[in-house]
Amino acid sequence: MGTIGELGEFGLIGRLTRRLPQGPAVRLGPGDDAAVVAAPDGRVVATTDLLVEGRHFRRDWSGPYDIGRKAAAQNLADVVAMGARPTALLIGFAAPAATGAGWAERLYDGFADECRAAGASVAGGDVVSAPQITLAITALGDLGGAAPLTRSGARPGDAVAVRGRLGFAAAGLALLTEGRGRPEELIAAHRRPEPPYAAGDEARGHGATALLDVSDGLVQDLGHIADASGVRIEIDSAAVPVPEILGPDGLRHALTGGEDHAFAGTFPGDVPPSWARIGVVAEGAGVRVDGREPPSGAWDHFAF
Ligand SMILES: Nc1ncnc2c1ncn2[C@@H]1O[C@H](COP(=O)(O)OP(=O)(O)O)[C@@H](O)[C@H]1O
Ligand SMILES: Cc1ncc(C[n+]2csc(CCOP(=O)(O)OP(=O)(O)O)c2C)c(N)n1
Ligand SMILES: [Mg+2]
Ligand SMILES: [Mg+2]
Ligand SMILES: [Mg+2]
Repeated sequence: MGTIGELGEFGLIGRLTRRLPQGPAVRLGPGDDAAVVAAPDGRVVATTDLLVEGRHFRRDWSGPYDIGRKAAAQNLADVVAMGARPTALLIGFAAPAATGAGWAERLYDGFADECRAAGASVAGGDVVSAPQITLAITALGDLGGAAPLTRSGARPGDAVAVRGRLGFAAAGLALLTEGRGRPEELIAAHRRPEPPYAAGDEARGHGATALLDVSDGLVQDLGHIADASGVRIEIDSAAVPVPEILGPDGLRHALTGGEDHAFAGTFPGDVPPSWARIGVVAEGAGVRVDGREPPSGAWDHFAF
């Protein structure tokens, strides 16, 4: 099948875009100077995340299909975390010319399938050659006329709840770092997060006052809600879901591990079914776990 260098820029674009799903919001997709994406609400939710080989993924740990799914999921989850429905992705793809064309096609199959899971499609992108694989992805979303769910609306007395897996990707990364390949479920969670995309609608349906996706670590990310809302968040560690499979460091992984793209929100009344209530919002500042300073260790790009 050859390399992407042999295909050339426009050959590669043709090969890749052929694999992408059609989506209702993308009125004009790849092929012109820019795409046209419907924004019925008049406001567009927009977010961007970069993924860099060696930092976010390793090609000896993850295949192209999972890398594509993960890169799309990381961006689509941010749209859902605003209480919006994902509509379109724009994909910047930088790779060495010697990259296999089949590798790039599998990457795009991953983008395509994750977009299908979230109801979005790919509106366009860019390709360049570079020494290292880098994915620069922008996701757009539609609020459907509703107000965005921000980080700043939590109020004392609200319940704090999470939806989705915590600590799985971090436990999988720890295993890979130690050169271990089991449990397979944890390795798979590192390779491919499964954000529960329905969480945005569920949170909105229960009057969420704040919402975000957990990318860097539960405690650190809840800290963003605490800061933006001017409140303290108190977590009860016994209420944090820590399945047996996470092993002896399960609670630490659940509190500090990111990349599962679970959703964490605050609710003035009941929390939605299938969310776990893990704490309360109080007056004050910062995050406390069982009344104490929480463990450190969340992801910071310039600390690792
Ligand atoms: N280079 C940058 N220029 C402008 N804004 C940025 C930049 N990097 C991050 N931000 C903004 O800072 C906020 C926090 O970023 P980040 O922690 O990456 O959020 P998330 O974890 O949801 O992806 C976001 O609103 C993001 O748009
Ligand atoms: C090879 C490798 N090393 C380390 C990690 C761990 N890691 C990389 S980025 C990250 C945090 C999430 O990524 P980020 O770029 O901060 O996304 P955002 O918070 O902007 O959504 C973590 C835990 C990884 N996924 N792969
Ligand atoms: Mg980001
Ligand atoms: Mg986020
Ligand atoms: Mg981050």
